Amino acid sequence: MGKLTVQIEEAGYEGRSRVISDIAFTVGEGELVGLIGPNGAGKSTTIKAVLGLLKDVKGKVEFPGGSPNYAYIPEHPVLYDELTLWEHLRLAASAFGLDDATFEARATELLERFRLTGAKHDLPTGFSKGMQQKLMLIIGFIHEPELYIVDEPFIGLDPRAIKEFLDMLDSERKRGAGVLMSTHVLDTAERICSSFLLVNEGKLIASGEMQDIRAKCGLPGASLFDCFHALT
Ligand SMILES: Nc1ncnc2c1ncn2[C@@H]1O[C@H](COP(=O)(O)OP(=O)(O)OP(=O)(O)O)[C@@H](O)[C@H]1O
Repeated sequence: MGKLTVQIEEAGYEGRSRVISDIAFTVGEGELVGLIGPNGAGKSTTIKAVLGLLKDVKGKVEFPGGSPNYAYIPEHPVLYDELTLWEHLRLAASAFGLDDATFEARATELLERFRLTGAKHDLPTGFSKGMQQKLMLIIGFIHEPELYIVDEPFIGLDPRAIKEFLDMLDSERKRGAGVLMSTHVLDTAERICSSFLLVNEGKLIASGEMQDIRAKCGLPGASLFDCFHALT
């Protein structure tokens, strides 16, 4: 499927163009790369730069296979007031060019998996935070992209939904999809990520596998949580 290659020299917002700088990494087939760092470190800004949502990014972003076939699962649910849950899924499927039979089969299976079948014809604007987040996950998973970009997925999800999400990520990685995921849930990140990007004050302060992060902070055998505190 190929690899996401990111080399950001500098990116930011109007009037503050250098919120992040010198952030370079790749996300290869089947990899789960954890984007870790304190509040305000620049994780969401990095994700926005990768997605092309920021003006004046200096650097380059190359998507797997040369074309942006990805799913972005945002931190805050993005919903249409007048569309039902099923209509949200149908809209997403048509934007991704899924045929009807594939859409119906995948949507039905994902609704079952995330226990939203009973809410299929309801308006998601009236859902709980966790239900809205599950809808974002389903939209992300429906078209089986080459790459997932996930911004803090765990907040609001119940333990059963977290397990379903992690199982889905696992099978998507086995299919060959890469994942870039920002999160503050460090014990889960340590358990599931193949490598890490530790960002602080807009810069990459450590990266690599757990052993590389431990070497960087000079704490052999330390947890990601301990390394985070030692480095930030
Ligand atoms: N739209 C914006 N305009 C101007 N500055 C912004 C904007 N969004 C974020 N920033 C600033 O960019 C910096 C990095 O913010 P960012 O949202 O990338 O952090 P984060 O690592 O995702 O934090 P958190 O863990 O709290 O979500 C912060 O100083 C923030 O104030």
